[in-house]
Amino acid sequence: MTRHSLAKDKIRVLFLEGVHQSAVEEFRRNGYTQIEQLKVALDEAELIEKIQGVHILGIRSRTRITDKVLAAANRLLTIGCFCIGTNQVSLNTARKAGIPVFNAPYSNTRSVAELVIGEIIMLLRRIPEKSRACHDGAWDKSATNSFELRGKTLGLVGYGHIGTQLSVLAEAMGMKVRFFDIEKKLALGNAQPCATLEELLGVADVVSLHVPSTPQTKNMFGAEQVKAMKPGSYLINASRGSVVDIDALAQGLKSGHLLGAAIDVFPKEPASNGEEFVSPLRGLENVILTPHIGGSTQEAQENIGLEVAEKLIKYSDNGSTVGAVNFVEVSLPVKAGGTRFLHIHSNVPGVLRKVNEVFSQSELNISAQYLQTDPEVGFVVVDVEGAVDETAVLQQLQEIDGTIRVRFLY
Ligand SMILES: NC(=O)c1ccc[n+]([C@@H]2O[C@H](COP(=O)([O-])OP(=O)(O)OC[C@H]3O[C@@H](n4cnc5c(N)ncnc54)[C@H](O)[C@@H]3O)[C@@H](O)[C@H]2O)c1
Ligand SMILES: O=C(O)[C@H](O)COP(=O)(O)O
Repeated sequence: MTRHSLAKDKIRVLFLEGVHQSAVEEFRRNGYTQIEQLKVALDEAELIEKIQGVHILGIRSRTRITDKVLAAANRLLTIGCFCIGTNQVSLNTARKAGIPVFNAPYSNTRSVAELVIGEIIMLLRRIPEKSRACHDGAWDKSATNSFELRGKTLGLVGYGHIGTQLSVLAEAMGMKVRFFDIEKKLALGNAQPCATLEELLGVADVVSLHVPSTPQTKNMFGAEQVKAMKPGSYLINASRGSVVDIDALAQGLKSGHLLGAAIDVFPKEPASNGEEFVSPLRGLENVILTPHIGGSTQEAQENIGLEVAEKLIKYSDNGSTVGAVNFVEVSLPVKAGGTRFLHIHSNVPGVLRKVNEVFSQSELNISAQYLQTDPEVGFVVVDVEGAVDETAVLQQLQEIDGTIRVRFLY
């Protein structure tokens, strides 16, 4: 069995926001014992305190990993986002601090797509208000403003993992599909691209948003876009709360221009269950409001737990950064025997030469070397053979100008 420099029972793992048990089990299976689980997200001040001494941090979409949190993280090796979105992490700062961030880009996409299909049917049949009326003892049988989805046009904004799955499901149910994406995308089935968002808004009966949170998508859907939607159409947002100007949407619904909406994500979401949810959409007719549960199914959470845990463990045990969203990707074989060092440095000329000098001056034979760089950060993994004075090598590597962090792995 490989002897790791830092014994696994010394590596502290902290999971926030109810990360699924599958992640905990995967860590335990791999020999990690110091695992703390919290159900809640922590705010910046709480996290600054809690992160001291933590080596591996697991979060979901609610915990903000700010520059201040990263500055306080005195032992942090890596972060796992047990979700798709990574906009909650200050990725650039983490990268420059030599902290790879991993996520699960696929595991909950089907859950979101299924929810949206269900919502389209519910909205087109005005089920939210009919159900509410029945619960209140009213009997309001009417076909007014109730429609089949067959033959209607679904407009997808963002044709990535979720958008494309929706495309296939919606077509199977008889919808026409149009999409708008800033990247050129392969159209599945009979789906047709739109050249602009405006074009899409002019033809879609239901618009569903599936873009990431970026500076470009911030408030990309405001009063102008609501107005450009077809009269009597519907808006669905299960992407990020920053994408839609919620006041403009409320106005569009109150005026009757839109016949309904299903919103899962909000500009301001309660930090924990139990905190009041405040939104101008509350109480509006034919509006489905859900508490950011697009990806919250048992299947998705279990798969995400496993997927992200595997990536974190691979990095911690082996140095592999495959799947990192903010870091150069290095895929590494697990070596039986030998010694492995990781050196993360500023990408300036001469660092690699100095790294190699450390090994040659110590008369150590380098059996393999893996290097990847981005314009600012370089990551080199060095496998050496023979008897090694790890402490001396580590110290010399640390002294090289431009070194961000060094690890002796095993
Ligand atoms: N509600 C939830 O619980 C939940 C669950 C999973 C994902 N999400 C959100 O959904 C988003 C989409 O997920 P995905 O897996 O489909 O991501 P993805 O990266 O596979 O696809 C996003 C697509 O949006 C496109 N895009 C980016 N900026 C755009 C713009 N300005 N205009 C048009 N298109 C643009 C990209 O080119 C890409 O094709 C995630 O980033 C995440 O924030 C929410
Ligand atoms: O980014 C995501 O995958 C979704 O927003 C889901 O996030 P959650 O795990 O916090 O529900």
